[in-house]
Amino acid sequence: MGLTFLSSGSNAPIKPSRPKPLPRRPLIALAGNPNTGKSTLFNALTGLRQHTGNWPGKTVLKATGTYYYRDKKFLLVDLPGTYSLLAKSADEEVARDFICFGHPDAIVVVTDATSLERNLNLVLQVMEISPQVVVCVNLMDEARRRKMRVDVEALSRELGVPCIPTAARNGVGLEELKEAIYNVATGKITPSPRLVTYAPEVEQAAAELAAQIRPYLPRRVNHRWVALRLLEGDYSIVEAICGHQDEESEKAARREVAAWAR
Ligand SMILES: Nc1nc2c(ncn2[C@@H]2O[C@H](COP(=O)(O)OP(=O)(O)OP(=O)(O)O)[C@@H](O)[C@H]2O)c(=O)[nH]1
Ligand SMILES: [Mg+2]
Repeated sequence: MGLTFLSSGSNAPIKPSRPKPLPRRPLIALAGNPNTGKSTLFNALTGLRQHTGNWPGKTVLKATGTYYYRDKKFLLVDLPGTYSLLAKSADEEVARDFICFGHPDAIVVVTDATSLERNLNLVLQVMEISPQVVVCVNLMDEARRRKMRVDVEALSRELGVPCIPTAARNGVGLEELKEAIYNVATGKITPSPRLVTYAPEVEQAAAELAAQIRPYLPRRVNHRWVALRLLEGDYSIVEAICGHQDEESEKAARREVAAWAR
């Protein structure tokens, strides 16, 4: 299926907006392809104070930790490294469920600057679920070493979400990344992700299905994204929704992360 980009918002993709009150402990998810430096970034942000634990009902381990920025304590969840969120493996399912039902205040997608094209697949998938995205373009030192130039500002404009260059192993770019996370989590800036558009008949079917399933979905779950998964024949999403029918699962996730991070 041929894919084209469609701007979902105005000409100015990332808009300044009135800050909303931050939750007591903002919840931040770290997603990304395997080997992009997520754990390195996680350790750099949290100062190695990481914990691992079983997510409720899951067997896959996730790292959780905290960091302070502007006198605020942020909860950080390191999701399993995945190439997609299509729930074809346990890791993908864990990452998908957290992004879809955990309602993090910001999702940082950690990418490898030396193979952006492959990494952007996951970025586009995450942006289909939530606009609260910051792209961390990591391994910039390696890209530079290979004489590759990444125009991060252009990438930001094209994607409609903040993109921050980092070299996590050397601690480069972390302050800028924390500021971008803060801005997205507080609503100080509102990302306006460019969404993939599908063939007109798929778009129409997705719109019709989304309208039909809307009354049965939890309030904050993205209807279009669920409709697209159903059209694709991914019925694992139905099971996932049944397990997350109320906001209790989000509260439980926050409670659990907070307990680990104490
Ligand atoms: N040159 C360079 N290497 C980095 C950087 N960040 C991480 N690495 C290295 O990249 C490798 C993978 O880093 P990890 O932090 O384990 O990557 P990950 O995303 O957690 O990998 P998975 O857990 O497999 O998903 C390690 O050898 C890191 O030292 C960076 O900014 N620059
Ligand atoms: Mg790791």
